[in-house]
Amino acid sequence: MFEQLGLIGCGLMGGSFARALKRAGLVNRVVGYSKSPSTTERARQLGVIDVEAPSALLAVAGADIVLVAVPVAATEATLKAIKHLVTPQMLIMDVGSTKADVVQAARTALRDQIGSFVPAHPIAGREVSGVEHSDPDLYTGKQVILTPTERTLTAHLDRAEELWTALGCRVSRMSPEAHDAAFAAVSHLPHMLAFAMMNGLTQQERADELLSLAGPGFRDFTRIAASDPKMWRDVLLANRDEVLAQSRHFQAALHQLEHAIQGNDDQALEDLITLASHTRANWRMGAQRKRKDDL
Ligand SMILES: NC(=O)c1ccc[n+]([C@@H]2O[C@H](COP(=O)([O-])OP(=O)(O)OC[C@H]3O[C@@H](n4cnc5c(N)ncnc54)[C@H](O)[C@@H]3O)[C@@H](O)[C@H]2O)c1
Ligand SMILES: O=C(O)C(=O)C[C@]1(C(=O)O)C=C[C@H](O)C=C1
Repeated sequence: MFEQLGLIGCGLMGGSFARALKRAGLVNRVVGYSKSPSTTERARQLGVIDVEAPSALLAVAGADIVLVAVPVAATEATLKAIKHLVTPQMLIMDVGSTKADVVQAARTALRDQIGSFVPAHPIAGREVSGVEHSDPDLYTGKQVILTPTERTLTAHLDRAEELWTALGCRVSRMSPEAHDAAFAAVSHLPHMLAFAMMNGLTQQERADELLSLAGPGFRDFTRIAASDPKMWRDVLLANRDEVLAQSRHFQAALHQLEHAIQGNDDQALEDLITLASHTRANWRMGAQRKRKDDL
């Protein structure tokens, strides 16, 4: 399907994409670039990329598909760096966790070339980063959200959808703004809460003892607190308004629980827990939304 992938950012997400594409026989050659030469070298040693490029621009030379898999705040500089070799035939995608800022970065950096750019967000990932953790199965069975710009060419959008579908993903389309509002609720806030949970504990005198006693519930609740600090700094700042709005919803829900506990209101407390328990027990990751006619 593609001759050459230019991979910029040979980490968890980029490395997993390259491995998935190769395994599916969808690309012949992968040319990679990461900011740190030792990372690019490691990616080649691991067979994730075939050729090391000395710059983002040279990673793109001769590519018919490009994946930008860098922290979201580095998107604009990366796209500016490759602009001169972007051709109308080239499909360019990203995997950033926020979309309004990425789309704005693409408008600024790519200008007339923006038709080639299909903003993408795979709803897949892990709390560990780096090419060593890349996994060709990372995307299998997951959702991918495409947030095309007003000038994204339909042919590229369709090719992007075909490609992710061929990797076993379920693809849907949203506006960048609707995407950021939704993922503030179901991804960005949960990470923020996991960080706060860990810090609330760590900042207590008996933190070591408490941590030594913690079991599976604590492990499951806090897994994502181990995620990459720079990546999440960028995400929370890029989507600050929506994240702060979701934080206020959370605080209101926390206050409801505190209020019921403080007032020893067993019925109110049970009702609040029942609501959460019922919703969570019936939730399935990636399940199709019920249409109004199905209700
Ligand atoms: N980790 C997740 O769970 C997850 C899930 C979905 C989307 N994302 C998004 O994927 C992107 C990459 O995240 P990751 O988890 O693969 O991180 P990672 O740290 O594993 O990989 C990022 C790579 O980009 C390189 N890099 C950083 N700045 C660069 C620059 N200016 N130019 C070239 N290379 C640069 C780093 O050296 C590293 O190799 C982020 O935008 C993130 O928001 C992450
Ligand atoms: O599984 C994890 O560790 C993740 O955090 C994955 C996760 C998520 O919040 O669901 C993280 C960031 C995203 O952009 C997409 C997926």
